[in-house]
Amino acid sequence: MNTAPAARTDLELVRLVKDYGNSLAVAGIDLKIAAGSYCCLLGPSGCGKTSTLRMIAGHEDPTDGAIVLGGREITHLSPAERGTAMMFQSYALFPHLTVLDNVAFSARMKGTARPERHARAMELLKLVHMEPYAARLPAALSGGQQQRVALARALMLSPKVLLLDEPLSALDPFLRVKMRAELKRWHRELGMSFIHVTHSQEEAMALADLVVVMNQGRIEQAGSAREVFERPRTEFVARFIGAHNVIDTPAGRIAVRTDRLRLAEADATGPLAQVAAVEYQGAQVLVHLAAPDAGADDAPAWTAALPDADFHAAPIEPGRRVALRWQPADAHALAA
Ligand SMILES: Nc1ncnc2c1ncn2[C@@H]1O[C@H](COP(=O)(O)OP(=O)(O)OP(=O)(O)O)[C@@H](O)[C@H]1O
Repeated sequence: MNTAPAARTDLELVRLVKDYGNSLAVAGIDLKIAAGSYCCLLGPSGCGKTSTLRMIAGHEDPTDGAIVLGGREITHLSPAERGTAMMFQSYALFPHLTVLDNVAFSARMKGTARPERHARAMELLKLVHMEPYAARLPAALSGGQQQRVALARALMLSPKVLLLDEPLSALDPFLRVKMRAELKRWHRELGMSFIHVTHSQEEAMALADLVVVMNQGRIEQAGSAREVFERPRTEFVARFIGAHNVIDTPAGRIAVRTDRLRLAEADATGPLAQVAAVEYQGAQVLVHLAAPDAGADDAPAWTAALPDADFHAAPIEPGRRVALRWQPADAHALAA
């Protein structure tokens, strides 16, 4: 019986910094990603998520800090030596090589004999349901099929961590949702960690066990999708995740989910607002609210997403003054 402890392949970033000289892309981040996690690095353009991924992949040299995979420091190892593999966008397939040769490419570079590398490449094509297309050129495949080949090619390196840089951004919305389900299935079947960079909060919520929200080279919050959505730590997270109101109260700044905000007759208690617009959305009605002192051109400050039945029982017209209400448990204090 094999009693050796299972090799842990947790990935750890320790005070990781990337300074390009004119911009501090990653400002010293600490992060631990447990083996087998699906982690999404989420944030707006320029927040440092791609630089972080590229440092993990070994395509960018960190200015400072360390990267540790399964207890082994890999900070300065070459991409092929570190136990990670990057799944590039589908358009990075070699156009002149067949699907099979694309997948087998890294093994060919390593000097693996042809029958062996083709057998392994076929196995991986089977995994991604692309075996029947082995002899085709990439140009004769759909976007989703190319994406599957790109995945098989990355897996040829038997990585412990698979890195994905905006893998769904080139796909149309329908295919994007379909591929999202496939990514989730592959992750389950392969059991390795996936680290996926995205600027879409919807994508991160749908996929990740660990959502890491980045802003200006720092981590604003790292936690499960539910934790991040239900208890945003900062104003930045509340606004970036969306579906939250940021409200100033005498006790400080708080976040309240749009579906937890309720409207009452304007009176002396609670913040006041003016209904700016009403948007019917079927199951719910969005009531956009302006601060009472807002100018005509200011964007609405808050939104209440009311269940349709509640709204229709007591419809509210634009221009009406209302008071904002919420349950104490629905108010989340935001860190400054
Ligand atoms: N090679 C480089 N040289 C100089 N500055 C860079 C380089 N790569 C990125 N930067 C800068 O570092 C910052 C972070 O960039 P990075 O690509 O990591 O962000 P990102 O969150 O992935 O953005 P995006 O979603 O737009 O790719 C940006 O200000 C960017 O301009």
